[in-house]
Amino acid sequence: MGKNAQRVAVIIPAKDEAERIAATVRSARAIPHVDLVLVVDDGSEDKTQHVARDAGAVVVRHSHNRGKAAAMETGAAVVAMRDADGRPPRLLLFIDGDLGDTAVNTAPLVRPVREGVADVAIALLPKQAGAGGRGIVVGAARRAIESMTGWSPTQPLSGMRCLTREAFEAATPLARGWGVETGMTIDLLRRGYVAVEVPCDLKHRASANDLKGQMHRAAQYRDVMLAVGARRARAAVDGVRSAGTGTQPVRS
Ligand SMILES: O=c1ccn([C@@H]2O[C@H](COP(=O)(O)OP(=O)(O)O[C@H]3O[C@H](CO)[C@@H](O)[C@H](O)[C@H]3O)[C@@H](O)[C@H]2O)c(=O)[nH]1
Ligand SMILES: O=C(O)[C@H](O)COP(=O)(O)O
Repeated sequence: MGKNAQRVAVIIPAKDEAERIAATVRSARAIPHVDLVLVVDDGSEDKTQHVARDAGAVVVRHSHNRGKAAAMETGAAVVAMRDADGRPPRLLLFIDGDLGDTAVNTAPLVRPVREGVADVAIALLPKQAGAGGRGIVVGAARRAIESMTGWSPTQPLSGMRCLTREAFEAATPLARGWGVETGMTIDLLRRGYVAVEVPCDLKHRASANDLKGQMHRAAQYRDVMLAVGARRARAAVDGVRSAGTGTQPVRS
């Protein structure tokens, strides 16, 4: 790899992932151009941090649970501290901690971003065994993104995504919790960044149709709606401001 070749940091937000994090870390280390695998232990109550470290990850930890978006921001900040002077900042590849051996199959997300074809590449997952979703949260997120940006993503909640440092900074502060992907996609597209969806052969622990799964979906729905509401309000304020100054608002 040349001195200036662009490297990739894998960032894994992880809460209680002790069972799967070792396989996920090992698999992520095999992705071409990756020279840093960082696990952000988001206040786990199990041994996630120790297992991840033993598998070869750099590990940082929130002392209490702060949600996935906060773990992503922590991860990106730690990577920035490790980016070397005189080299381009690393691309950021966010993946979930429960991908296990399939984590390496996020590799196709790197190429379009590294080659400048897209600013963010988002994984399209195959149908997951045991998944119990009815498409309610997914549909709400998709419609909100489409109405605010014109783009209709197939899997708007997919958190496996590779992006440039510049795009990541443009998307901060991130929407909280489970609203992070929806908020990020809206913010990036409205600022002119380019997103692509790329099929990746991934397996994760899909939520079933039991009480736990439905509670999880309720939390996802709440966070997605909060993220969208905040962005609609901001767009409305921008519209009023630009009307006052005679400039054109971004259309939503
Ligand atoms: O408080 C938390 C909860 C979860 N996680 C981690 O976040 C990732 C995703 O969580 P998971 O429980 O696997 O959620 P899913 O419902 O399976 O997630 C889907 O939907 C989410 C959006 O709602 C996306 O963030 C995910 O990428 C996507 O796989 C995992 O690594 C978790 O360990 C945290 O870091 N902090
Ligand atoms: O299981 C899922 O795909 C997510 O939790 C979203 O739920 P949904 O399918 O009801 O939108």
